[in-house]
Amino acid sequence: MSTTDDPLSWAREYTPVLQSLGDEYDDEEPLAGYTIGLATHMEAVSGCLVETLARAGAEVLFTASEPQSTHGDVVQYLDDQPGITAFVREGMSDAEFDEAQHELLEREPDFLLDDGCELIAKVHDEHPEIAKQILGGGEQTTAGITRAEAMERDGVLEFPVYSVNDTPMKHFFDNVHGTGESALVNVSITTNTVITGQTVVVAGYGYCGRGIARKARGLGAQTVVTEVEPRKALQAHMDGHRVLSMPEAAEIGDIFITSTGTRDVIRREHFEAMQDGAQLANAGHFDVEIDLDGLAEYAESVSEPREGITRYTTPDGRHLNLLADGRLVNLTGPASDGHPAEIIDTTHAMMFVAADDLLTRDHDLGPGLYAIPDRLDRQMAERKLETLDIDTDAVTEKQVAYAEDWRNEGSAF
Ligand SMILES: NC(=O)c1ccc[n+]([C@@H]2O[C@H](COP(=O)([O-])OP(=O)(O)OC[C@H]3O[C@@H](n4cnc5c(N)ncnc54)[C@H](O)[C@@H]3O)[C@@H](O)[C@H]2O)c1
Repeated sequence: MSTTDDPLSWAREYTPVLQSLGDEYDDEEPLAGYTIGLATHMEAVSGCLVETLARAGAEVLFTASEPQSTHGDVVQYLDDQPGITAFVREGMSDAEFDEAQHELLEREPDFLLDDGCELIAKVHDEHPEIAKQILGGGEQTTAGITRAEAMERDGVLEFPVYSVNDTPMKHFFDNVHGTGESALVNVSITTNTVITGQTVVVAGYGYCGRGIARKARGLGAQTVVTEVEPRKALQAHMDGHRVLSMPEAAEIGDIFITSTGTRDVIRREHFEAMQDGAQLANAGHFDVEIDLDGLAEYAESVSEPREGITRYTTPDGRHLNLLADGRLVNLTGPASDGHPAEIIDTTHAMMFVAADDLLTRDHDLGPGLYAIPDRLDRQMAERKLETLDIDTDAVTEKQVAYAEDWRNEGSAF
């Protein structure tokens, strides 16, 4: 058996939408002359986005959006390609991660593609003169949109930002199916224990939580959902999950997975109620959803029984097992590769579309957070269906007339 020197080769096969964009754009190179700064989880599929942007003519500067999710072989490979520069390496400390993002920004990119609003927030906060020169940005995750919305409310945004996360082509697939599958797979691999038969508590029933809960049930788990939003709680109930408050869920859960986008969802009073052996994992963007300081203060001792698991022994001798340091379990666990490639293919295709549309079409958009035009999202869906060889029906003329006939003149009744 031989492995390849090209760490993107497998991912390319499973990213047909990105490959089709590269094939279409590499003659004309419409992004030539633009420098794009990108922060994301640096693994092979993200590498395909970097490569596609470069094929379209852009100079690409890339860094990480999470210090622990970087794959060194991918970084090295990309950094060796013309027009691509890495500002990241595997195993960086939090301080080095921060420094690398500043170094990238100091190269004065024209456009920022972001994950968690890392670069966009930093350039406004600490490099305001550079922010004024930037032409636009795109943000791919829920947590980053929350931050960008706060910046817009404060009136500090200096350029237009496309909300990639809010496109159906992103959150219908990436958040639901990508996070759903990869979070559970990584909990299982990290612990080498079963999901089936366990009580899985999912905190947050948004796009990610809904995917996680649904797939956990598919694997045979008893699913419990906690929420703060009454309609989401009702939706979880109607979808067949048991809805409990976290104090109630804490007493019965075997596996806890947070995906709320907020902080301290699981905290001291919950740790106090948990069963011996409980597993705690986070799938939300930042490592704040489980109160890690509270857990460390509460615990009597800490050990590492297995790679990727920190065991906190409580004063009454229970073991609470924290996975992947409370960071994104699907991206920073010991065997983690993030979302399946076919899923990130469409997320990254929408990132590419954000850069291409804002940089090359005449928009005249002022600073602010904007939706990507629906027709571009639809085009990407059509492109994806083509790669899957799936046909859809066409709307007939009669159906168009029927939809427009508000007087019902042509109807049968
Ligand atoms: N792991 C990944 O690869 C991945 C992928 C996509 C998004 N994310 C991240 O996952 C998080 C959730 O994303 P989403 O798209 O599902 O967001 P969402 O806004 O659709 O859902 C979040 C849900 O959490 C609920 N919530 C908020 N506070 C809560 C609390 N204290 N207790 C229980 N529920 C609470 C909200 O009511 C909402 O329904 C974000 O941080 C996002 O950036 C991670």
